[in-house]
Amino acid sequence: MQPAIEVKHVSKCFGDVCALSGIDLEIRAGEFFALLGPNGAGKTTLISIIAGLTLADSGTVSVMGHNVITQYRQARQSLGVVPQELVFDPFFTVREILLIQSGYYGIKHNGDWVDEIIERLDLTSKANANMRALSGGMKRRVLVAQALVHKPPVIILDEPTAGVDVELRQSLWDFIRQLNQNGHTIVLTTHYLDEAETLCNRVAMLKDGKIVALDSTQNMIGKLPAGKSVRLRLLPDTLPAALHTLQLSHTGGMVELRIDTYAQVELILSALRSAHIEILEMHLQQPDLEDVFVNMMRNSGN
Ligand SMILES: Nc1ncnc2c1ncn2[C@@H]1O[C@H](COP(=O)(O)OP(=O)(O)OP(=O)(O)O)[C@@H](O)[C@H]1O
Repeated sequence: MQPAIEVKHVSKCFGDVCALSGIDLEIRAGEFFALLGPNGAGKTTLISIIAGLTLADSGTVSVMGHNVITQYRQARQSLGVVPQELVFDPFFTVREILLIQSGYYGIKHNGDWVDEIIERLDLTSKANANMRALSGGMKRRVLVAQALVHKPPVIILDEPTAGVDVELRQSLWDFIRQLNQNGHTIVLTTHYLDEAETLCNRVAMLKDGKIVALDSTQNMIGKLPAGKSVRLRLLPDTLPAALHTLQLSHTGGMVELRIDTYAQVELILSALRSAHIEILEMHLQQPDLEDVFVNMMRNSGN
């Protein structure tokens, strides 16, 4: 199947700063894909090149098979980008902005779809409000709406939930998830790694303009050397001999035991019961995408 986005050997430098160095990336149609990396890793530069707004020094990019330079119009029709920066013309209302945006894509009579997006993004009460009267979170919803006016098959969201309250974040993700289920390819950059872990089926991690990890979310977490563990505060603060081989650490009154399967927790509880040791506190620890991220950023030298 034709990839939604194909990035081949893309490099981009700004003077001495190389924002991207030889990026190769294929995002499949229908994926919910996360592009992660610390500040300055090159995520926004890559998005800007995919959107045809920044020229790469070398390499090629296509969206739904359309080269973003030589077939700019088709590529642009296939893509909706929710940018990180909140930039608007303050003199228009929400609805006007969305109709004007439709006009940029040559779409007339887009009122029904615009009203549907407005409703789905909980903007109905603000549809006729001036952009300058909107809060930051509301403006971000309008940015999402703007990216959707032409029903693009591929949607890129650059930190869409920065500065957004919990309720909107949930409703925004419900909407985006539904778009993905309806066949839209979604690419997301975020610093909220729990969001990426919950939503995305594949992840690329960028560091200093290079891809340092690319895999399914589950594989990435599964490959981590540190596995599951259970942390316990015990009374008395001592461990039965049978559990010594599992001990990873014992500091500040907390003992940490390595477990390979959750069934082992039952054995640990039973050993503690037999030794008349009371459990005051218990936490199950399992690696997550944040552990992968920290591990990759620490260990992938350039
Ligand atoms: N127009 C520009 N002129 C000069 N340097 C730039 C320009 N755009 C980006 N850079 C530099 O390129 C590097 C990558 O920046 P980019 O904005 O792509 O990172 P990012 O991963 O999106 O970061 P963040 O998470 O902070 O948004 C940084 O060192 C940045 O300073």
